[in-house]
Amino acid sequence: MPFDASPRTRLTDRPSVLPLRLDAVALEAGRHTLIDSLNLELDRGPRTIIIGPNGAGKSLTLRLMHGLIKPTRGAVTWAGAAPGRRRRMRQAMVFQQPVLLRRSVAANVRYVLRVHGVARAERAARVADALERAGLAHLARRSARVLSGGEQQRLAIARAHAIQPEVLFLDEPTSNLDPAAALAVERMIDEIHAAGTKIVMTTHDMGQARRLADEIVFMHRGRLIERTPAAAFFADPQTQAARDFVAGQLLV
Ligand SMILES: Nc1ncnc2c1ncn2[C@@H]1O[C@H](COP(=O)(O)OP(=O)(O)OP(=O)(O)O)[C@@H](O)[C@H]1O
Repeated sequence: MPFDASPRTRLTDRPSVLPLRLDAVALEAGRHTLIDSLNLELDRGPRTIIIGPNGAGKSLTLRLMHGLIKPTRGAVTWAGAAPGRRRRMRQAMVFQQPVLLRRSVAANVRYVLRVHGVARAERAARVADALERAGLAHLARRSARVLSGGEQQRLAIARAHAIQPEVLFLDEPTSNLDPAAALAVERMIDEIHAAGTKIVMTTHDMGQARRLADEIVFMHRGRLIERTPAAAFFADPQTQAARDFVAGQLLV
């Protein structure tokens, strides 16, 4: 049920972050180049899935996009502007290990709504809606810390969705989950995308990448090797590294 929020609490009134651009972005640590000359522009629409072998730089790329870390060279811009607090409020990020407050399930969602300026009178309905979507309504009063891994991740995603982000980053959100729990998370991601949120996600699960991706960004050794519509990527990758990766032969 869409909320008919008052102008004061319209979460979507903040400045846009799209298109999100990385221009010649590099990240160095000592003599090591972790991310190398990355150019990428993301706009609303397609679900972008970033794949590549361990250590390719997928997580770092998400963190650079979200403004959690700064590049040592190049620039990250959100709708033409440097990353800043107000624009960051239009984004949410979900990690492999859900980061939850030591409070009840409902209080976890209520907290982010408060931080995002949603009026107290609206919060209860929004919390109920978020938990309903996540299939967690019956656990609303339980401590978030005692939930199963799948329930915790659904809560983390429901909490992210509750703030109606323009962009949702997900860093291997199902890697600790069994197949049924992973599918429940995928359904939520689909719903969030259908509601208009841009999805940018990393995964190691090729089945999941095939199910969810509209486009694939393939990374290897800190570089963007190719960016291709998903169907074309899996049918006929453009580069040898991507072909080897899809065939399961490229491990590092
Ligand atoms: N703070 C840091 N200092 C030095 N090296 C780092 C730091 N953070 C990450 N790295 C290195 O940067 C490389 C890329 O890391 P990143 O976590 O982005 O890889 P990834 O593609 O997400 O890998 P995985 O699939 O294993 O999660 C790795 O070799 C990692 O060891």
